[in-house]
Amino acid sequence: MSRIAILSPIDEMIPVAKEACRKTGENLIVKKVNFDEAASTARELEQAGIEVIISRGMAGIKIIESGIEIPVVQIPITGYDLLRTIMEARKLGENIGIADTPDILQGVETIEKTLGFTIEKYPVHSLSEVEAGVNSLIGRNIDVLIGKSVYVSEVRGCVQTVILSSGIESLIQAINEAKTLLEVRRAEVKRTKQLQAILDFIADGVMAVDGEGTITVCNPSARKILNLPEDEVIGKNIDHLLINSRMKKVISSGKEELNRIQEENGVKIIANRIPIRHENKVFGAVCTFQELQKLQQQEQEIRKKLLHRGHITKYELSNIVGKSTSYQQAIEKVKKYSKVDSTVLLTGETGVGKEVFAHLIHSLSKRSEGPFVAVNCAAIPKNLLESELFGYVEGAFTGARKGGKTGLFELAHQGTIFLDEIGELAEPVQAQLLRVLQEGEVMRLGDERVIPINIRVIAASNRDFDQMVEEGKFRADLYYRLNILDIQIPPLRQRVEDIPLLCSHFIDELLPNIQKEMLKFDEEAMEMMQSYHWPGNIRQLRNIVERCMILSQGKVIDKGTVLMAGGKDFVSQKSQKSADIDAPMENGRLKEYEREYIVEVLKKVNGNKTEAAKILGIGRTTLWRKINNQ
Ligand SMILES: Nc1ncnc2c1ncn2[C@@H]1O[C@H](COP(=O)(O)OP(=O)(O)OP(=O)(O)O)[C@@H](O)[C@H]1O
Repeated sequence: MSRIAILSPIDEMIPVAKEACRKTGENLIVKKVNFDEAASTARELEQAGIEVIISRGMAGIKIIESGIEIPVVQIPITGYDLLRTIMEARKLGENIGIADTPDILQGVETIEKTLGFTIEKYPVHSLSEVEAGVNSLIGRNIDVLIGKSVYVSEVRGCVQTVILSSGIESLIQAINEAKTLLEVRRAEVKRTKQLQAILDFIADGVMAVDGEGTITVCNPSARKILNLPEDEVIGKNIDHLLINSRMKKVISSGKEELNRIQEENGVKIIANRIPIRHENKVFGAVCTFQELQKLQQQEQEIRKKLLHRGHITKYELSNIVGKSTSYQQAIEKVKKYSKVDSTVLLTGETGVGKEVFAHLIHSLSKRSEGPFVAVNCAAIPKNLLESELFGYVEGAFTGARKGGKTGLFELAHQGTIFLDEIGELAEPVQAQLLRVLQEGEVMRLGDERVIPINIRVIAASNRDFDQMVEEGKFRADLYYRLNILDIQIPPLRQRVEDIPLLCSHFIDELLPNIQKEMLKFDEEAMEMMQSYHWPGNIRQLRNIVERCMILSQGKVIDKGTVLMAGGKDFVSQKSQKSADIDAPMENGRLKEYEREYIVEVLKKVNGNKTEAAKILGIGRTTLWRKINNQ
């Protein structure tokens, strides 16, 4: 069905319109309408799916004024139409008068000059002036009145009349214009639908206002994020709806506002606002925004996926070995402290399991689903630590990565950050850490924005804080802020009863990699293990157990294997302990153990003496001497 309709108030125009359709090859709806029903007929056609209406003169004006939404094309009166009508009138009488709109009268003036006679003219601006115009012309003794059908109907009978109407060319012109409009309209509808689909689909809230702040666009996400009622947004002034919209500010300043964090209707959002310009004039503004909490959750998910390896807990209560009272007391503290969110300070010698405790606190806490970020403050170069912890924005310093970098504090959002070797922090970083703990927000290097974060801090150190504070090397206020809850992990030498348990735990753990049958320490060997002072604590114990497992000949790990595995530290400890008793024999046996150990190590490194000396912790000359029994 055709989407264009021609509505004519003049009977005579119907056949002309039909002929124009035939000539253009269009099968349009052609209808005769009275002036009074022009608007209602047009509306009915609009509802029936007509997309463009072609009409004439006052009927066309009435349709446009009725508020119809589809476009209306007015059939023009061309110069040719005027000439044809004047010639027709001239056949009826000498004195011709015309009452019409000023643009038509201008056309008449041009024709008068060509024809060589004058025509009485009366300009009409609206329907109400028609009667006065016609009367004025009659008063000037005209023989023939030219006018549009509505004017002419006023005087039929008084003077002769000729209706000024459009010819076929004008109709063809109108049909072509209507066809172009139809195409433009369809392209526009398509674009609008596309835009609508985008606005309906995107998760970001989008709102736009005109120059006065009246809301013209508000997508479903915007309504959802800000809890706005569905029907009461469009057409409202934004300031009546939102207290902090800042849209008028953007319109008046003409300046964009990007990444602004604010609260609106009780919801924290991050918003971008830009002015809408046309021909250097600002005529509105558009704002896109996201809910901060959601954004952070999404970031969290991505971070988890990207950084899975480093940011999850590895330990649970079930893999923790230690039955001694002092150790169990520490574990009890872990269980209690994991129930709250306060900062914990873990102290203890190297290798006692401070990181293990931090993992445990996290995995037992309500943050266990969030990330666990472990940072060894001593392992990161001092000049990089600040940017690693707090992140930076693009261009913050020479060499800053494009796009900036997320700091470790941000990465730990909703989870726990474990700051190992906290005693190594430089003073400026200490000050910043204090701010994070007090305010719950970080600021990337080179940035002015603060980023709210929700983290739990667990710090650890094997240094004496009281002394560091006293010497001014560690801020007292930071120390007190960190040390809200404290756990001291006892060194291994103070809980020797845990050593057998730990040994069999590590044997079970390491056996699959070593490909040997079940192994265990014999009594003498275990005694030796328990009498050692373990400066490297559990970490060192695990290493020695592994070495013993590799070096042992049969299913049992004996004293000799322990000595071999322990290397010179064990040997010197043993020799010191046994210096008084049975010295010559013990020294001879020790030398033997030492040689066996050296041979074993050499085998492992395929005879490479430099490598063996490195593993044994002695120089190449000493190694040569020992091999040659000197
Ligand atoms: N109770 C335990 N049961 C089993 N293994 C443990 C236990 N405690 C610690 N370990 C193991 O001991 C090693 C050292 O632990 P961890 O790294 O936690 O010590 P640390 O005190 O943080 O050391 P450092 O001070 O050098 O950073 C790790 O391999 C860990 O798996």
